[in-house]
Amino acid sequence: MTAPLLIATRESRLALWQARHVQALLSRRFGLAVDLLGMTTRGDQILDRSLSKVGGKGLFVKELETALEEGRAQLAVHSLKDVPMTLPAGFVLAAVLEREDPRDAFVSGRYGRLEELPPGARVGTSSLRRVAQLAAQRPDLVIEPLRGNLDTRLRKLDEGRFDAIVLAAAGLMRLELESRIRSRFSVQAMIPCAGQGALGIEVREEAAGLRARLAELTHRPTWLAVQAERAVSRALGGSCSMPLAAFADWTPDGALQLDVALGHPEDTRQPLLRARVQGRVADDAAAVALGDAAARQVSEQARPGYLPDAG
Ligand SMILES: NCc1[nH]cc(CCC(=O)O)c1CC(=O)O
Repeated sequence: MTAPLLIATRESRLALWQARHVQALLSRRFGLAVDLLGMTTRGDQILDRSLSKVGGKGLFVKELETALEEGRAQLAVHSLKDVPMTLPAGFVLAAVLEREDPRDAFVSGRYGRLEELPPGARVGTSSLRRVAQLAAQRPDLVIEPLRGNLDTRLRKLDEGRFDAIVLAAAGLMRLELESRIRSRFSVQAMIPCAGQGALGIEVREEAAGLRARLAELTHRPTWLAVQAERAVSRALGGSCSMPLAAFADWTPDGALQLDVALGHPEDTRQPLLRARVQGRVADDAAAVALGDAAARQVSEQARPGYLPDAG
């Protein structure tokens, strides 16, 4: 009898849903016995400060990697957008599942969409990327930070602290909270962040057998799209302290189109810098080249202050 595989997972409802989703997939596809190893990460414990100020999204991933390193678990399942652009040595992204809805959702009690909000309305959101794009469309809004897991964020809305909040549609759908979505932003009006809506499975590089199996779960069109998106973040020195949006999708004739927007990290009155590139992409190298091309277009427009290094 072989010991069951273990998935290291955070214990938020969303993380557990995602881990169970992969657990069921591995059992269905390969007949594998898989258990979950629940863990609390430093990122989960920090609720009072903006994540970008205390070390970024990597906080959610690091403890899971330690569990893999110590052999307490073999897989880690992540919302791909929370996975740092470069994994530490010894770890690989072994699979990316087919992307679900990549859009951002508008959630509100009274209002159906952004355009319906009265002047000066209070909007809660957790990411600089959303702040930059909301402010570009509606400079009158009072946009305030909103953190915590999805249930916490909805509660803060329900308590009346905001007129509306903006969050990822995929997370709400996974937790059967889709009924809370009043409308979805188009991916042009609110460009998603790299990897939004996709799940990634991380393993140790040396786990060759497991990697081969997981590779079969990869959805190739999603994989290539997120490689392009992640290349943009990597090229621009991306971290979650940057208001950076990058979204790639396939056109009807089979090209990959990549849209990027970069806001000023401190001053939302500064213009959003945009790039759109398109190309035929058949492998990782071409996806990364597309991402690099978009990043170059953006950095050429960037006056001092937009990017980490002077530029
Ligand atoms: N940053 C937290 C996070 N990580 C993944 C999701 C949602 C699911 C996804 O985008 O894949 C969310 C919630 C949100 O941003 O509103």
